[in-house]
Amino acid sequence: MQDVIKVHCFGCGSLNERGLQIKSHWAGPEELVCRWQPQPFHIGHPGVVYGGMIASVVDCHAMWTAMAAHCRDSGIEMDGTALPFAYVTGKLSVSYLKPAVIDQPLELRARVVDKGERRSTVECVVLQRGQECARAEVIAVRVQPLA
Ligand SMILES: CCCCC/C=C\C/C=C\C/C=C\C/C=C\CCCC(=O)SCCNC(=O)CCNC(=O)[C@H](O)C(C)(C)COP(=O)(O)OP(=O)(O)OC[C@H]1O[C@@H](n2cnc3c(N)ncnc32)[C@H](O)[C@@H]1OP(=O)(O)O
Repeated sequence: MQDVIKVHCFGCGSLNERGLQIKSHWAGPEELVCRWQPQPFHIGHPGVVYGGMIASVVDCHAMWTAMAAHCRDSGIEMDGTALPFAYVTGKLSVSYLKPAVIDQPLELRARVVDKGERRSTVECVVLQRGQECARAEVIAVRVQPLA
């Protein structure tokens, strides 16, 4: 989706050449997946992914999950034309369950589990080699399109 809707965000913006450039895709009727390979310098401790990086990737993937689900629910095409809204992070809560190693990709699986008028609650699990290394609850709030 981030190749179609281009933003400047450090985590997901295809317009940010120094950013993480994460990509999110539908993987089933409710779930979006993101696969991301940490770089050797994304460490907290040698060999272990810095938790803040995991939080950053989760943050963006959760926003795109909220955005994609809202587009689906509202019949809005994500075809590259400007969206009539944006989602921003209201709250991000991450539980780190196991260390993630630096030389293996992370797989994030997220879905909207509750939706208010403007708020979407997104749950996201972070897997590495099929094992859950983190899980998160993220609150995304729909706002006016950002300039
Ligand atoms: C305005 C932010 C500017 C920064 C934007 C930066 C990047 C975004 C760029 C492009 C977007 C494109 C793609 C998206 C992908 C990634 C985006 C990256 C994510 C970010 O990096 S983004 C930066 C960090 N983020 C902020 O910079 C937010 C600062 N903050 C505020 O701008 C306000 O605080 C706001 C708008 C959050 C709420 O303000 P408000 O007045 O509109 O809200 P209001 O009270 O009306 O609540 C409405 C409903 O949200 C619930 N709600 C509100 N706040 C909550 C909270 N904190 N916790 C739990 N629930 C909350 C209520 O309970 C109610 O829920 P319900 O709908 O169920 O009634």
